[in-house]
Amino acid sequence: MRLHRNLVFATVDALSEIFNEGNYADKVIEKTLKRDKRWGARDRSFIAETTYDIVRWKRLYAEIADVKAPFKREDLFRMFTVWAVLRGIKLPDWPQFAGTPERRIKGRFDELSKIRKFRESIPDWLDLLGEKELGEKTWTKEIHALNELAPVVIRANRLKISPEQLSEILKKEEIETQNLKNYPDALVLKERANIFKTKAFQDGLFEVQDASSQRVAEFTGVEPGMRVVDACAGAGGKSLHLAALMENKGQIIALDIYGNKLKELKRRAKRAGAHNIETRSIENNKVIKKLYNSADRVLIDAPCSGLGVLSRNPDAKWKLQPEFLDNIRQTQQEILQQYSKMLKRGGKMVYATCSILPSENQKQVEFFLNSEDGKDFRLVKDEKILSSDSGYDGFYMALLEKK
Ligand SMILES: C[S@@+](CC[C@H](N)C(=O)[O-])C[C@H]1O[C@@H](n2cnc3c(N)ncnc32)[C@H](O)[C@@H]1O
Repeated sequence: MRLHRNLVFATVDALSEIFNEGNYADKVIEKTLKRDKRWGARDRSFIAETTYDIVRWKRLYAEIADVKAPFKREDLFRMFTVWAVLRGIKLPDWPQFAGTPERRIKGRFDELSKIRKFRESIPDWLDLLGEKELGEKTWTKEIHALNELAPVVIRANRLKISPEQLSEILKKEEIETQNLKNYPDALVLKERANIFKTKAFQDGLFEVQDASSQRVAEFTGVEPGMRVVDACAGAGGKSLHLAALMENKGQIIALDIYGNKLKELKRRAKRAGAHNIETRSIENNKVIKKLYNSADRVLIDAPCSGLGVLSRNPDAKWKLQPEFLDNIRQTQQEILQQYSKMLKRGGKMVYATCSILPSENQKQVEFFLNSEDGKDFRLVKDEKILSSDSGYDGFYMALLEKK
């Protein structure tokens, strides 16, 4: 691989914004890629993948490069140099790379790789927490898996097409996919590509959705004609899947505290041809109260630490704080207590997170079942999906029935 000056500089600029200004990696990359219209697909993927890589390995690379936050421009170049040397990329004779101690970089890498928090590049508190919650063996495996690059998985929109037909259509757009056993609507891309540009995407034939995430809507056991509340619907990844499983029949009420996310949901629903979704912004508790005892199914895709999706969002390792986790656990329990009231007798509720921590998952369900509001519920089944077992995102889902 040959390094191109403008691409490397763009990457370093992006890193500065992410690390020093605290901006979100995905937003910064999106903005950076708009900087030069002449960049082709390869150039763009170099910037995106290299930036994500260095975000993922920030702690390890900073330690090897012997630099500390806030990072000066030369510090970021040193981190970039570590990235390049560890990948065996030949360094050009630019002043930024003069005197690079290649052997020392490799030696430090070998040394630090013996210590998990450096090898997996994670903050101390997170390493301690992961081990405390999952045990040494599972955490070591899991954090390793969560540092792998996530495959691109899409969900065929059965309102418009089957996965087999979709695969054929994408092939014509030079995108090769393959089926995933046990995930009936999923296709995985054989090679990374910008699939948002395809006509198939613009026509609403699929959504990008990880394989584990595709299990959540199915877990609710929805059927056409039901009344379903998607209580933390966000931009609607699961609502759209629910609509497809319900064959557009019945009613989905998509709630969220953020109206702008629901706006995006509406746009996506239109593209997908999902006609049975109504959005309601939770401005006050009346919105929830109005729905008490009315739903056949309630999906709580709860706000969480996002620790199960680190491979897709490595930035979260640095943004997440212990206090946020304490608050989010409290919110999760409040949501369970409050939103469970929207279910009818005999109705079912799914509590799901994209976290791998028992304290956000099974412990929350246990606490709920032992509370006053939970005494009318029974746990039908639950599923803990670890990334190290499944090869996809870490997730948790519990199915509860209102007696
Ligand atoms: C995991 S995300 C949902 C993702 C979405 N279901 C999807 O599949 O695309 C959690 C969502 O919960 C929302 N949220 C946070 N607090 C909430 C609350 N008290 N009530 C309802 N939604 C809430 C967030 O805005 C966020 O969109």
